[in-house]
Amino acid sequence: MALIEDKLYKRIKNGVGRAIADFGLIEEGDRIAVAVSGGKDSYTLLHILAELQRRAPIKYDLMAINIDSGYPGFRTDIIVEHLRDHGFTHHMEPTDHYGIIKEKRRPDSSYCSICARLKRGALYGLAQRFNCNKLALGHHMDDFVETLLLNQFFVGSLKAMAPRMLADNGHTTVIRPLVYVEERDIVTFSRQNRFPVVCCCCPVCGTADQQRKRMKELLRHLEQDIPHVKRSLLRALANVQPRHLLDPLLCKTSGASDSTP
Ligand SMILES: Nc1ncnc2c1ncn2[C@@H]1O[C@H](COP(=O)(O)OP(=O)(O)OP(=O)(O)O)[C@@H](O)[C@H]1O
Repeated sequence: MALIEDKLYKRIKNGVGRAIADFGLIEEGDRIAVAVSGGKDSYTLLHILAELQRRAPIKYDLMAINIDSGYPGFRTDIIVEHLRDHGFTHHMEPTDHYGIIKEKRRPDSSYCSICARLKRGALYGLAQRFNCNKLALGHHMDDFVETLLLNQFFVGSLKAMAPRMLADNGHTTVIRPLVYVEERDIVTFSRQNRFPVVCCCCPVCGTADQQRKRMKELLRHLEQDIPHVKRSLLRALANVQPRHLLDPLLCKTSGASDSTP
């Protein structure tokens, strides 16, 4: 079952290739655990990394890893069938995150943030267990830009996500090779290739993260007037002018003296 190799495929593949080159995401001898949730983003990531692997001048290994958080109805069997059909080495990890969240969550704490924290810890653990030095996540351009806006609007901080970052465990390098790929391209690519997308089946699925939905909506509106707004926001993250910011630490190191707009 080969991927449909059209213009869209080439655009996604080139975007991933560019990110790998710009941020040094993949190196000779890497063992990369690709975190596959059963969603469109991580299926796309896995398939594109496998395509690049076939043509790359360097050698690296890939394996798909999945965390089953234990939400009733989560169809790991569908994901496994797809991974098997395409010949991917894989491991599905059953956990009782659902039980832990039910027991430990305080009424005022966010369901998604606890779930994500447990999942992230389990993914790092699995990457180490399978001797993988890198963990690839399926965050794409929209995730980066929305996170940038969320942090500015609701946290008061100028930050997004790192395309490459050493995790707190000191062993695993997290990489995000879809940083230059737009979500709308992934949606179409995933449909074209009939990736068997499964729901995570958590109790708040589809209703959570209203603030992120607002950022998506805002960007959609802005795009009508400024078609390249997302690309421009992403470029801004790679073009920081410390002398024109207000962070006292940056002001000291950049020698800024004039704060007039
Ligand atoms: N249960 C899981 N098992 C393995 N990896 C996961 C799991 N949940 C999330 N991930 C990884 O974390 C990334 C971001 O997760 P998030 O929950 O934001 O999903 P998403 O943006 O809907 O992506 P996807 O379409 O891949 O589900 C995913 O793309 C995937 O790489």
